[in-house]
Amino acid sequence: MILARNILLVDDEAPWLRTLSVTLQRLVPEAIIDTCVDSRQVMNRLEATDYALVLLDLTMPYHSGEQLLESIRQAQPNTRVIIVTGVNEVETAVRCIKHGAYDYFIKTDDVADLGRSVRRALEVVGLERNYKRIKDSFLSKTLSRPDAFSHILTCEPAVLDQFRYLEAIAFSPEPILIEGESGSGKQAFAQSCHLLSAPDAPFITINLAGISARQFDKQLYGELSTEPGKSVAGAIHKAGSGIIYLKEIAELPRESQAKLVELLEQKVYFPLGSEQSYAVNCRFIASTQADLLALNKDGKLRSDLMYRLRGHKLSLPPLRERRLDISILLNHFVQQAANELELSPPPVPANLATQLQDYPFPGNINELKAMVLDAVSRSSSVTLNTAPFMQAVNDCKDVAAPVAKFSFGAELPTLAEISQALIDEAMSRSAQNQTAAAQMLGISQSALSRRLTKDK
Ligand SMILES: Nc1ncnc2c1ncn2[C@@H]1O[C@H](COP(=O)(O)OP(=O)(O)OP(=O)(O)O)[C@@H](O)[C@H]1O
Repeated sequence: MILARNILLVDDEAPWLRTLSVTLQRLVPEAIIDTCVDSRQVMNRLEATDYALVLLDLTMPYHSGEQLLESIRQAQPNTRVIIVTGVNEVETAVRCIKHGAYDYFIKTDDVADLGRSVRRALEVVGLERNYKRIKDSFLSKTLSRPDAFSHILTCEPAVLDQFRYLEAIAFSPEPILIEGESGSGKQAFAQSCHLLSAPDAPFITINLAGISARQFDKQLYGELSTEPGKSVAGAIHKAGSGIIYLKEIAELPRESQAKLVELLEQKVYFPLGSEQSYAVNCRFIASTQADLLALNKDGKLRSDLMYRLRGHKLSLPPLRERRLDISILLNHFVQQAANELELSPPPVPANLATQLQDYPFPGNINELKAMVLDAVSRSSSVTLNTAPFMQAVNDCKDVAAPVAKFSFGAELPTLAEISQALIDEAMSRSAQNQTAAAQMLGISQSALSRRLTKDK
């Protein structure tokens, strides 16, 4: 939940201001509350501090609440105003709402209702501010913090766009989802977000591949035990105001999904074995290789979790769609591998990147990195050993080549049955297009047509 915090309470009765301030602080503990007893100072106070919300009395000396409402809406249109007054008149209330008041309360109204309205107004202002920051940042063509991306090498426009988007949303309290094939750089982007938003706080990874609901709950929420030394601190506690990276979110057991949604919404959690709630201060980044929409359709992923996670979504293209990057990544990983192996970096053959242009890199950047490490470890200092690359390219060609093998059971089908099955398959694959089906079967369209008519 996004909450702007600063509230100004305006009323000429100092004791009432004190009471209201204490009550509101109890109802909305995150709020930062200031008070003002002199209506003449309100506009100056608003200029000096960025208030999200003003609670305004109507009957005051010097400037009436209605006059102030108009001035505030003109000068600070992003600040919301709630009227809290002793005047119980429907016409006044209607007039105030018409002139832009967010809500209207009588001092004798239930204070819990006022608390709820204040919270809603703060959320609205918070969402507006968040949206504006994201828009401004995304529209600007330059990065303000390029250093946060220095470990991600790329010259592909699609990836550079993701840098700007991540920079724009890095401070949003909503979770971030990073989609991409294995080894496409999801964790590297999560680390950039950490560098941008909370570099001094921890970054904790929880890998959800094959995890049970109980293991997940224990790792995330921790467990309180009455036995000494048996309590376990959870990742939320350890992360503080840092980041928790939920790797492979699609594998989260269904039993744990509803609880995670509640945590993301309420921003509180209960450690296992505890009735007491604790505040969540960290941010969540989730990654997935799987198609969440398809999992949702199959009933494996709750809709509320999916929509909650997809609020901010980055999609990383696979390496086969980032051909421009192959050459820089090759050189970078050669240098990195040589450092690791304490060798001097062997020169990369000029045509190697071109030879890899059609290779699909199913393991993406991880695969390229591993190939380079293998190649460097087999190289002399004169040139890079290209055998691991060529091996992968050739293996891929072998797999792609058609395999002309059929397997039959103990009893062979007749020639007529086989040819009928082939024709049916070709017609089905070509969506009943005779020309395309004939091409697949290696016969003329008229020959196919004759066979089809004969069958009727
Ligand atoms: N653009 C890049 N430039 C340099 N190194 C990169 C780049 N992208 C990723 N890497 C490196 O490639 C490796 C794989 O990246 P990463 O672990 O972020 O991928 P991933 O998508 O999270 O993988 P997986 O889904 O398998 O966990 C890491 O060592 C990472 O540092």
